[in-house]
Amino acid sequence: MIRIEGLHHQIAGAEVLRGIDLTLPEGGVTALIGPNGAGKSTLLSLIARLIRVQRGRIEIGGHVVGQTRDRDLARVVAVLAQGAHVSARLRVAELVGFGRYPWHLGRPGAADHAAVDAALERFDLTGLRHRFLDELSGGQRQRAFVAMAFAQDTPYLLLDEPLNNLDIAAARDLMTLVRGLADEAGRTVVIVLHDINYATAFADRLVVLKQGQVVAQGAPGEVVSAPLLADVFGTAARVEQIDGRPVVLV
Ligand SMILES: Nc1ncnc2c1ncn2[C@@H]1O[C@H](COP(=O)(O)OP(=O)(O)OP(=O)(O)O)[C@@H](O)[C@H]1O
Repeated sequence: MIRIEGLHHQIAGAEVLRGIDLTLPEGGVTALIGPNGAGKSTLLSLIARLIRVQRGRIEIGGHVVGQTRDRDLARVVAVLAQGAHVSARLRVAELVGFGRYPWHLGRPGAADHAAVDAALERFDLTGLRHRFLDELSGGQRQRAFVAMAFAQDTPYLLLDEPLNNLDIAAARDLMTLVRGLADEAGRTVVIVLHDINYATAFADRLVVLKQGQVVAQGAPGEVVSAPLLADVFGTAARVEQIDGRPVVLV
C-alpha cells in the first residue's frame, strides 16, 4: 500500500503540491492524470524518493520515505523517471542489469543474471540484448527501460510517462506488458499517463491531479466524464461509452 498524508511541496517558492492525501492499495495499475504542470511528476518523484519530502508523510510497503535507507527502499520501489537518459553506447542487457544493483551492490551473481534474462524475455528483448541503445527504435528503447525497472524486482513500480513519442502499436504493446506486471507478476504499478484513453483502457484506477491537488479518483468509469475534462483540462471533449468504458473523442 502507498499511503500519503498531508503532502505539500514547494519549488522556487511556488506551491506545486497542496495537501495531498492519498491511499493506493496493493496490486493493480493506478494512472496519475492531469494537465501539464499539475504536479504528477513531482508526486511520483517524491514517492520514489528522487526528491526530498518537505512536508507531509509518504509510506510505501510499510517503509516511510525519508526515514528508510536508500538501499532498503531500492528493494521496495523502482522508478522510471520522465525522459530517462543513459549513455547510448550501453547495450540492452547492460541497461537491464543496472536494475539488479540494489541486490548485488556491484557483484552480480547467478541469480542476478537469471533475473536479467527473465526481464529480457518478458519484454521481448532477448534477441536485442547485445544491441546498443542507440540502435533501437523508440518503442524498443522504452521497453528496455521498463525492463530495467522490472529487473529491480520490487513490489512497487513507478513509471513516468513511458509512452512519450511511441506510435500506437508500440504504446499498446508497452501498456499490455505493464498490465502484465500487475496481473501476472503481482506488482503494484503507478504510472503517469497523458493520454486519458490509455489510462482508461489499461488502469484499474485513476487519480486526477489539478494544480497540486487530487480532484478525483476511482475506477475509470467513475472518473472520466465530459464535465471532469472541462473542469480539469478546460477542454470541451466528448466522452462516449464503448465496450463499457469511457472513451474521450478528440
Ligand atoms: N525544477 C523545477 N524548477 C521550477 N519549477 C518546477 C521544477 N520542476 C517542476 N516545476 C514546476 O512544478 C509544477 C509541477 O510540475 P510537474 O512536472 O510535477 O507537473 P506534471 O503534472 O508532471 O506536468 P507535465 O504533465 O507537464 O509533465 C509546474 O508548475 C512546474 O513548472
